[in-house]
Amino acid sequence: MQIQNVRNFAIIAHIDHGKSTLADRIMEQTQTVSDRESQAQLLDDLAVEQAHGVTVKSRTVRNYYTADDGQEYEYNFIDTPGHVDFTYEVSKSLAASDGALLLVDATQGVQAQTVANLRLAQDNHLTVIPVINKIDAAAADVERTAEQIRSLSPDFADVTMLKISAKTGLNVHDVLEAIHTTIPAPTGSLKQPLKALVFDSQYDAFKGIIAYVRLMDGQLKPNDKLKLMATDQPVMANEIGIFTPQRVAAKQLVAGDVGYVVTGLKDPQALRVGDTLTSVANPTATALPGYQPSQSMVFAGFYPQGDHYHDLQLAVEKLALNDASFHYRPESSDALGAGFRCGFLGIFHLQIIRERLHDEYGLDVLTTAPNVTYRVHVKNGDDPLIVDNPIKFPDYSKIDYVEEPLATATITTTSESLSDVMKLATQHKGELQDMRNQGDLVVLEYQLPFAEIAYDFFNALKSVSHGYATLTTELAGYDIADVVKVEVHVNYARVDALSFVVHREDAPLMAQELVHKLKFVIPRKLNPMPVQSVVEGKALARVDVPPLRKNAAANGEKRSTSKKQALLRRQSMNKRQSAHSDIELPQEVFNAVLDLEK
Ligand SMILES: Nc1nc2c(ncn2[C@@H]2O[C@H](COP(=O)(O)OP(=O)(O)OP(=O)(O)O)[C@@H](O)[C@H]2O)c(=O)[nH]1
Repeated sequence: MQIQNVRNFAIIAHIDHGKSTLADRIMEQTQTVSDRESQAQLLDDLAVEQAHGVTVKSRTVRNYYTADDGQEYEYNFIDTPGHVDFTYEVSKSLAASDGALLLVDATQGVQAQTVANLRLAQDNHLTVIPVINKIDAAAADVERTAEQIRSLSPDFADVTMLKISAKTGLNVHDVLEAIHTTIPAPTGSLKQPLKALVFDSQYDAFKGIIAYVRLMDGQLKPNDKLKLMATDQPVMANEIGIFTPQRVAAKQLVAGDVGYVVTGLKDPQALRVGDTLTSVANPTATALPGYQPSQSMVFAGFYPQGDHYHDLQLAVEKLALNDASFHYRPESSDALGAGFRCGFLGIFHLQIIRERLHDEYGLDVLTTAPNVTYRVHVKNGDDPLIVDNPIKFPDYSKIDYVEEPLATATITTTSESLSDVMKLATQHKGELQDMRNQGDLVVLEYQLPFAEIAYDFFNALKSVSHGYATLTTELAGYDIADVVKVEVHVNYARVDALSFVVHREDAPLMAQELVHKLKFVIPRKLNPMPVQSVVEGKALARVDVPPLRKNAAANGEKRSTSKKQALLRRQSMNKRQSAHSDIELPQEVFNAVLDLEK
């Protein structure tokens, strides 16, 4: 295939606007897949994706399209996730593309993620083709959606809007035509030394690490001797190929192509997404710019259940290879032993990683309550301590002041839900910065502590707005906050893994609520166990977990006083002896912290 007949593009959109459906239709109309295969959505094949009905990973597919001009084109497209927690995944895909289809659902119009993804595409200098989808739906307002799209960018002022139904296939042909007439062919030269961007990767149980590459210059053949430029890691191209969407081996990849390289590397740490692959014999002079590493916003501890530390280690290493925005490092807790402190882009991301560990590696992990990163300034200290684990939060007597991360949250909502949405934001300590109309929608900009949105804000927002409000967040620096650590003591011993950090004003209520929840989920012992929430050395709340057996001394059974006293003595002996936390902590205990109303 001549390079001028190749097109590399991504499909970007707000969540649920129909990307995966359009991707399936394109594959169908280019006969990339057989009819039988196209019955099910082909691309969202991870179990988590099917369970939640959303795309989590980007997918790459090569299609051949015979255009109306009689020529055959090679279309490499990348289907990308829509949820705000996966923006990093989107930006990686865009760096491997030359153009993008910006899909907008005509029943919803332009939404927050539409705008954010368009900005990413423009930052990557891509040619963007706007496409209005779902025109078959009764609630579609095609003209209003077209107006909204035009007002997004001067580039769209006079474009002919493509109006399609990805579901029925109506006008999808126009999209296929627009791709080769509008999106430029890749630039790059076959004669230059090999320069390939590693934009994704995957761990295969048999083949080891598979790098997903976009060739910028040069060519690649099986058994070529290669190297990764950032680490000087040698790589043997054991097999190369393309995505159809399954991997299919090929004899060569050339400048402009998107494909894969089976690297033979077995150590999941050996390859970093964003690196440049070049040839050993004739290396390129400069590496590609690569990606900014993603910044984790939410942290939580993952601990193996039972004796599976090593399995968990292998699983997180492999997952991190497949998801460059997931970070981890070893940590240990008195209560839970050895585990990992993991960093995520948001709570939904955390949930997805947990489910992938379960689905793809058969591992159920204990997850501690998530938290954000605090900057703790200790008395007489120079630099602030960066604390992403409540266990490491210094003793209150040593703290001078603490800073917490703030978020700018842009919420787009309907005017009907406006007052409920504003109430919710205020409850979460949001300060309104800006409010404007966008068509019939209202766009609100709030500044609020990141911790307030890290937990359940997104779900609460969906619920008060009946599903209509959307949210994008951006880190807006750090500011001083009056926060305290809440510790949990079970049977007079601190259980470190249950500690969490909150605003002082929320601590008393949360402390109360927590102990009452814990009463029912902490596994019972033979003697009653006090559970206390302790803040700055003072117990704010206490309940007793009832004993497994009846407390004979207290329940009015007919016994002699001396027998009762003997029993009480024994029980208090037990209590003192077991004043350490040898209790097992099931996931429900951590859920009690997780579910606290904030
Ligand atoms: N009526 C109608 N429904 C559509 C059309 N295209 C997609 N849908 C439906 O919209 C829903 C979302 O479609 P998806 O293709 O999964 O959306 P997506 O953008 O890939 O979603 P994420 O991957 O989660 O971001 C599905 O229920 C589709 O059946 C269309 O043209 N018309």
